[in-house]
Amino acid sequence: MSQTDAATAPSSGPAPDSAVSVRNVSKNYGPVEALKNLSLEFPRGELTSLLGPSGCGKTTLLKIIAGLLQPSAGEIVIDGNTVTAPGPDRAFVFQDFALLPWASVIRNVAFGLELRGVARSEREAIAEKYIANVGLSGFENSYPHQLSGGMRQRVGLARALSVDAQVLLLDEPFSAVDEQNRRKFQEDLLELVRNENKTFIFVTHSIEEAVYVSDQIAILLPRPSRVSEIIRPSGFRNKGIENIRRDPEYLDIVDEIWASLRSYAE
Ligand SMILES: Nc1ncnc2c1ncn2[C@@H]1O[C@H](COP(=O)(O)OP(=O)(O)OP(=O)(O)O)[C@@H](O)[C@H]1O
Repeated sequence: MSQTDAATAPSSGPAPDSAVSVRNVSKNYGPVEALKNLSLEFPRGELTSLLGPSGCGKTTLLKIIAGLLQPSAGEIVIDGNTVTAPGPDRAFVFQDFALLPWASVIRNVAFGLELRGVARSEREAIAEKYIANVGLSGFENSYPHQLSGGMRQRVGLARALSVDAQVLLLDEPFSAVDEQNRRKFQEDLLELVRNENKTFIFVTHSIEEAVYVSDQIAILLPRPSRVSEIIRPSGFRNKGIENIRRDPEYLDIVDEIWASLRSYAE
């Protein structure tokens, strides 16, 4: 399997191209040890997926990076600063999109900017741009209940993009949409990673999805979780998105990850 030691946390200081460093992080919920001494580097401008058995602590790690949860031990370092709380450098796309049901699409997308005190005309111009980028032009004045699950998901993504955070945290953002939309989003996500130069941290249950969208995949062990391996799919990245799913390297990596994870399947 194509592993690289460079992607695991060094004992002193982050790798030069690392946007987020997870250093020796443990998290206990009372007697439950969710994460144990977990270290991981997230390269800047790349998409890293967290993949592992159900309940291994993927969402816990994402929330600790977001500053929504405190680690029991260890630290998260972003650009030299230890994370202590949520901050404007990170935006979270929740599993259920967390949209405001009473607000229009444009207000939902602009909401993060509204909270930051950005003037209405400016925030609506920014929101318009990202609404267009995620393919929702024409739906600015619709309300969440008027949209399909896939469209609501795009609103959540546009909101996260519009605050211009350097780190985007996505917790299974495609889990609530049908297979066709899911594939379209995966293609769109690859485009966004290429065009936005942000660091994406992506939780998924799908091996195929992780291999399709990721520059780096961190396989987590069952609870108490640590990183068992780092995989960097690379050979098929520039062969065109329509060719990835039948590329031999893609298929081999999917098989190899399944071989690693199958013993944990329920
Ligand atoms: N607030 C909490 N209190 C107690 N235990 C919790 C809490 N949140 C999570 N846990 C436990 O911590 C472990 C890790 O949970 P987490 O949701 O981070 O895993 P996950 O890998 O994201 O799970 P899944 O793949 O099923 O979404 C699980 O055993 C879970 O039951």
